[in-house]
Amino acid sequence: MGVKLGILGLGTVGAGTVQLLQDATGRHPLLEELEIYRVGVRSLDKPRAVELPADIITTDLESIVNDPAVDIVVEVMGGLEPARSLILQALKNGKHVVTANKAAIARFGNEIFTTANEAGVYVMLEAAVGGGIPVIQPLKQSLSVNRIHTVTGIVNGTTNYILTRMQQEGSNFEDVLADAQKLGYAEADPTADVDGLDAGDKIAILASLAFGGRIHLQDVYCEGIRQVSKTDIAYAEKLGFVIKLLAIAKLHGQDTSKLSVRVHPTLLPKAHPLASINGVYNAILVEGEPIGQVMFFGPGAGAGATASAVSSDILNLTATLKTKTASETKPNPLLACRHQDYCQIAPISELVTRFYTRFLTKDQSGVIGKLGTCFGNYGVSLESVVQTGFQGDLAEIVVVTHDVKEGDFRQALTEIHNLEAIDSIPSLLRVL
Ligand SMILES: NC(=O)C1=CN([C@@H]2O[C@H](COP(=O)(O)OP(=O)(O)OC[C@H]3O[C@@H](n4cnc5c(N)ncnc54)[C@H](OP(=O)(O)O)[C@@H]3O)[C@@H](O)[C@H]2O)C=CC1
Ligand SMILES: N[C@@H](CC=O)C(=O)O
Ligand code: NA
Repeated sequence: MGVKLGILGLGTVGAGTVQLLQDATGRHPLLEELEIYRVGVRSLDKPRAVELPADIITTDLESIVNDPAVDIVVEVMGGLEPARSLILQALKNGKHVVTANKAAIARFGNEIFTTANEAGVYVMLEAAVGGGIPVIQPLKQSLSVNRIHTVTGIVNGTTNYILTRMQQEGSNFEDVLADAQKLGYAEADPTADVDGLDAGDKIAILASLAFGGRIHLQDVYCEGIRQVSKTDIAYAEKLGFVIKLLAIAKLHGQDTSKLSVRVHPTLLPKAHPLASINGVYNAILVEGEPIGQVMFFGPGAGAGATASAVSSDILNLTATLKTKTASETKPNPLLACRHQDYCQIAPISELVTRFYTRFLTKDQSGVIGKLGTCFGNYGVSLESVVQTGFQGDLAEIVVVTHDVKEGDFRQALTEIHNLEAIDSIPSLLRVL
């Protein structure tokens, strides 16, 4: 008997998935077992990228998750509600769920996975992080015997696409964002991409898998790319760096009971493995013991790539359904969520990192000395100080520090702000 799919959403990812499932030749033979049984949308009048019988498309999404014939619900509609309620209802009805919705999982993962465990069904989310890149399954299965200490990723395709074009073509932020939206990379509301929140959702999910605990999303520090200017990209280039929006989850120094989980634009040395990841591509570098370093690379957004991840989850569940025996009641621990407790996250003020800062100062003698004194008062040691140019009649000074505790660095900056010679501090970026 075929496995019946109820698909919620027929936009970029939904249509991409239908297209892939309708074109099964040369792919895994289990795809032949699948039936696109019902599809839920918001509007019946929209032109669609795929052809489906009109009678399987509905705007009544609840009827899909409550339909006893549906085996797997594929949630590719996005947003928080009604996605959350529909996922929970599907699980309570004993249906497995595949979702690409990192926003819902990062916020409601606790109740979603608890409900799934109680119902003895699975929630699969390969598409939710890194688009088409297999990274969820590898963390849950292939790498699960490792003690992981750091996960560093470029996990938002839209912002990587924008930063790459700003860097390579000197393009303007707004124009490139419009292109990312046309290409189907950006979220319905692109502020989630641009302000680092989408990457925040994704690193919360990766941290949970890598470090074996749930994550309170409000503990994840998020900064987006709005403040990254062409000037900073050019300075970074001269200093031997590229600027990337990094999502980082790592053990907090020697204190293995705490994590640091954060998203921010970062100056990355050009030789770093993530520095050459450009355009819509994503990459996730996982470091642990005994594996050392392993990096996952591929397209992080877009219809086909994301459909590949969604369909692989559907296939995994299909195999589970096909091989399940009547006496089998225990969940597969490599597919189910096993986390109960929350990880402790250190505040950003405790982070130890290097900083890049650009100052605009009055063109007076002794300004660099005053900066050095203020930094010295808070134990901030400087790796380089460069005064290359002027903006109008203001001198531009760029400073890169050695490792310093963020709280101490911020205190020094407050003192510097009050110096008569300082006009403004247009940029402050962390350096890996
Ligand atoms: N785009 C990408 O590259 C990636 C997206 N994702 C995630 O996949 C999910 C879907 O994204 P994407 O395909 O880009 O989104 P789209 O906006 O392109 O598609 C959303 C689809 O869901 C339907 N929908 C949304 N809300 C409702 C509702 N309240 N009732 C009925 N139908 C609804 C829409 O219907 P209608 O068409 O009628 O408006 C549309 O078909 C999101 O969670 C996103 O974060 C994950 C990885 C990559
Ligand atoms: N908007 C997201 C889509 C994939 O998750 C991105 O740009 O990465
Ligand atoms: Na993925």
